[in-house]
Amino acid sequence: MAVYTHLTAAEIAEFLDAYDVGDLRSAKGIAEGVSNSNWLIETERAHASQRFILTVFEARTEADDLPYFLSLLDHLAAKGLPVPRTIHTRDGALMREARGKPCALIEFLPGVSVDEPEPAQARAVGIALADLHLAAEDFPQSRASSLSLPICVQMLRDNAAKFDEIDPQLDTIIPDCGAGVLEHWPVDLPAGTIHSDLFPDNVLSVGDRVTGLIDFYFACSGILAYDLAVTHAAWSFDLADNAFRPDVGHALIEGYESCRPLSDAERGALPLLAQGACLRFVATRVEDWFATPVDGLVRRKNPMQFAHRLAFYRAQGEAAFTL
Ligand SMILES: Nc1ncnc2c1ncn2[C@@H]1O[C@H](COP(=O)(O)OP(=O)(O)O)[C@@H](O)[C@H]1O
Ligand SMILES: N[C@@H](CCOP(=O)(O)O)C(=O)O
Repeated sequence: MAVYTHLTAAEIAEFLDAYDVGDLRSAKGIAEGVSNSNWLIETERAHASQRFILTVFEARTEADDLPYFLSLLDHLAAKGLPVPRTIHTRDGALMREARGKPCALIEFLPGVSVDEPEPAQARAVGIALADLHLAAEDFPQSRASSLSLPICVQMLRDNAAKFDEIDPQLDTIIPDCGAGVLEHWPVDLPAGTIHSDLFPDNVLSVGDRVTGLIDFYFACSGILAYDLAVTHAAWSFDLADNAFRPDVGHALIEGYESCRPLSDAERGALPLLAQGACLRFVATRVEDWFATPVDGLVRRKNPMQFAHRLAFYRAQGEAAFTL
């Protein structure tokens, strides 16, 4: 998340007029994340203050997909998962426009995102991910991923000529832009509704307790073990030096399996699924590297962080998933 669309206080107040949330008291842009523009909103009603998140959906979030995302949030919230409910307007609408872009007002959840997760926190996230998969089993809608592996391989091919502008090692790590992973991609593993971006900055915690799962704007229909591989690749490496944390990775998987045991086929596919997950994040970070506007309140994310993680999974294979 970031702030690309700089709404004025008057525009935010006008936007909130359609909601029964009181009067605007403050609005602060949130720098974390890179996909959408987000604001921390505080309102006042009957001398009581409330906080919300106002999201302005930017280019990477398909406007036509918003009913899917927001309905999924409502489905999971109704099942008791710690996800933000969508605030509906007085007329019952899930979204409104501001500055010509689709926007939503969502529930503010307590908790902080951890930068250096410990095993106990990773285990709790594994449990939360399994709960999400199980709670979404009866979610009636489906959505194809807009960042499937074939799409990401093509994104990398489209930018391959500029890899050296990022890091000379990038071409060495992915000389085929991921074609080899795509060639062996599994097709018959259990599938369902997945988050597909459950990074530490998309999980809110109070101590070891997960208090918020957010940023469902890459959610789609997909391989359940792929979602676990995404989360493993995002959580199991130190922020400072990208060093692998086997204790954290093991706790994540153990937490997940305590609620939803993996089949032998799913467990055996994790090394390849993790490479595919890393390719997806290298692809979008490479594209963002060359596309991030200079006036956005945003911190570009380094593609090499996941290029090196991809090389790790390729070298380690199943050893990356055994303690
Ligand atoms: N519902 C929420 N409750 C509390 N904080 C939130 C909520 N949604 C987003 N945030 C804050 O905004 C940050 C980025 O939000 P995120 O949805 O990840 O943005 P993006 O879509 O750009 O990735 C989070 O790390 C968190 O600090
Ligand atoms: N989490 C991914 C994709 C960007 O996600 P966002 O939540 O920051 O929009 C990454 O880190 O590349």
